[in-house]
Amino acid sequence: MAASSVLGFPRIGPQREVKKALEAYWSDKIQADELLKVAKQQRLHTYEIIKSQGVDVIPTGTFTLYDHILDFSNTFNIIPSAYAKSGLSPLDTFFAMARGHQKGGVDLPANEMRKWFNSNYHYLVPELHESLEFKLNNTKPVDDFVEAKEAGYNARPVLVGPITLLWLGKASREAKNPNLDTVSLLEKLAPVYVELLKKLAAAGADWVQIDEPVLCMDDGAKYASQFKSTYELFASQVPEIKTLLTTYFGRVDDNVNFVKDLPIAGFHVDVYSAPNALNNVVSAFANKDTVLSLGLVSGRNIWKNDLAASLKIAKDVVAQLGNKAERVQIATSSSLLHTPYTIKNEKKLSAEVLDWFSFATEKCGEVATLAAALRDPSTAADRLEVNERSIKARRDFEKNSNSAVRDRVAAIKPEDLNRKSPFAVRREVQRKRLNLPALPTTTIGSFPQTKEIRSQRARFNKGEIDQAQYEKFLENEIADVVKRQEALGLDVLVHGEPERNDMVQYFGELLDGFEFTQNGWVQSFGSRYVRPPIVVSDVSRPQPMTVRWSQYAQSLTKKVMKGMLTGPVTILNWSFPRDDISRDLQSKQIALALRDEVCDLEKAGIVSVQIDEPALREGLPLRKSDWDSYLTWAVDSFRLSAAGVSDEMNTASHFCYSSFEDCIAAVFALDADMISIENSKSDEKLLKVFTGDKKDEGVNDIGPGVFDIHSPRVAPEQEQFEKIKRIVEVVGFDKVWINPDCGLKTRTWEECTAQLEAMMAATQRARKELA
Ligand code: MET
Ligand SMILES: [Zn+2]
Repeated sequence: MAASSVLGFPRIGPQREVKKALEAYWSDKIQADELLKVAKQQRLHTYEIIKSQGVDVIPTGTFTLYDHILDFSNTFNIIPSAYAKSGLSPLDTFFAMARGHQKGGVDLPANEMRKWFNSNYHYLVPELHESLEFKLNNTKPVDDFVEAKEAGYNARPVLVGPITLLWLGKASREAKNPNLDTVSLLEKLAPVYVELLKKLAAAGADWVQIDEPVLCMDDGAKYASQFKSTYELFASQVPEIKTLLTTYFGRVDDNVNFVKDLPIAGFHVDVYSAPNALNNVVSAFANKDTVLSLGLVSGRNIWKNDLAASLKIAKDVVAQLGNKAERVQIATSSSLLHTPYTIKNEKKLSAEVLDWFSFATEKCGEVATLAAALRDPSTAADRLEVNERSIKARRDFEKNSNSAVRDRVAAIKPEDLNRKSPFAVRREVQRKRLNLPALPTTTIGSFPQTKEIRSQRARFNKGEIDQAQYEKFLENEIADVVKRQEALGLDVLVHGEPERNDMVQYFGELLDGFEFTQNGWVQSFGSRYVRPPIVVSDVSRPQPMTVRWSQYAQSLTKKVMKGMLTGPVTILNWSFPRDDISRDLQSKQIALALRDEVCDLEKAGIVSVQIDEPALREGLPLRKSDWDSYLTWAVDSFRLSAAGVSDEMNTASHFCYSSFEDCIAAVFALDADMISIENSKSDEKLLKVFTGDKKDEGVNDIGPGVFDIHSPRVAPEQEQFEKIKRIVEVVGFDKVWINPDCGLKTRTWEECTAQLEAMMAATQRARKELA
């Protein structure tokens, strides 16, 4: 009997209950017990939803108050000693690692965040060192399982696998070897997993889902022997529990050759991401009795599953396994954490459009339907028929393409991707025109999105104030932001982005070809959720989008006002893309729309523009062999958007959250006049790129971030000065700009003013001492 399962579910609540509770707790409006009560309600609600959709296997332990990787770090005692010794409660220690803590005499920065594989989710990087004592610091995975059991759900607990957990980590400051191979700590960690598995077994778990997505990376191959020893240890020490080993976001390829011999009871593959890789896995397991869990329903996109097509794949697999349907499970491709909660909360989309989509709740229904159809086709016939009609309606809609847009993309010439002169020439003209001091200071675009801004936007959206009133309000905000920046003494100013709810959604709303949800929130990190727009048809720009605001802001100051756009790759990567045409084509369509905007900004007298591409790196496929084709279209798209202007226009781009060491060549290849990159928490990893043989290679001007914007903590002048000093040593005085890691929208004015004052003071000193 084929069972259905879900690998994980959104943990934000259908109406963002968890965000509200977290933020209330952090601002001392509610106590810990109230926060934990909300968390419990949401966990139980999730199980109820999954079950009511007819899913057989329910996951526990995927709920988190911030990040599931941090949960496991916390459970296994991967806690840097400064946090462990802080005297804070366990809950506040957890939050201190997540977001820093600067209260009651405790001053701790947040741990580093990185992108979760090729998604827009951020995890907190485990901080590891040689003498770390792994032990069970808590039993959260067991507690969650028991809680579900007591509520009547016999669940399958989910653990992040030990190899992936260590692989995601980095050598902490406490490490003797800064290049510590973190997976080398496995021998010490694996026994603690055994202890945890024993507790889960004792609590009644018969299966456990262990996520090892590292198996979809090229690196996975390095760990064949570690996989063998670890999973043999689990099987021998805790034989009463069956392991479903899960992979997602890519293909296991040759790693299947050792995975197939592991003592596991089940193996999950992401069929949605890598449909062509499935056969290889099925053949490898054909003569075993391992259960194959087929990730047919996307955990990453929102399009309705083509159930007939999925069913065909599942049936083929069953046939290849000698008709043993019990050896197949139908599952989501990954956790559903990357999709919104339910389409039921969407009241504004037309019935036609809504019928194209499935969100997390509906996806549960899809896996259940597929499993039912596999067991007994007659029980699912109606549901399959309804699905077939929806799929057909969408395909019919897709046929209406915008031929003008398609023709323009087809007519792109190689020279459209190039600025008129090389950087050295541009730099001369720009430095004269922009008239900047050494170590020019700037910010990344956004300033605090205050309560007032959010409330005025909400009032405008509800029709309580009209367009003119709202625009007047925004103008006042911009004027205020300009004044504050002048007071701080910044060199290149920004307008502060008060008109933007979100850097992608804002542009999506102004472009043709996108649809929007009211409640389609997806967790980005912690309590920060985004509502990705959905690309549904060809993209074009009906009229200028930002010119009005940039022009107004420039009119208020003699300093340079930087225009602010989100780049094509980021708009696409932070949207739900269409699944009927390539991402390359979608990205070029967006790039052309942005190119027109950049040209319009220049015509309006703007002399500097920043085109943000923070999502460039996260779009990288998991396998290096696929990188080239992605980077080619991604870099070309950016260049297409930026290259329509004269040499005099200073173009900047911005990157954050990610390690860029391995694809810095692509960042340079964008040929932006200046790039700002998050740097303050990455332990000089970025700077290492510029030492040695790469020192003078490729980079135009660069602004490595000097303070962390995710934390309310004020990095003191001395600390920022040290950062600048290191940057200057490595990159050279002339190339460096000074800026924060990213935009300041999540900070309060008080916080970011203090942070920027320290940055300016550090810069003044650096100009004198480092020239
Ligand atoms: C995630 S990158 C953000 C860049 C944007 N311009 C901002 O300052 O908010
Ligand atoms: Zn950023």
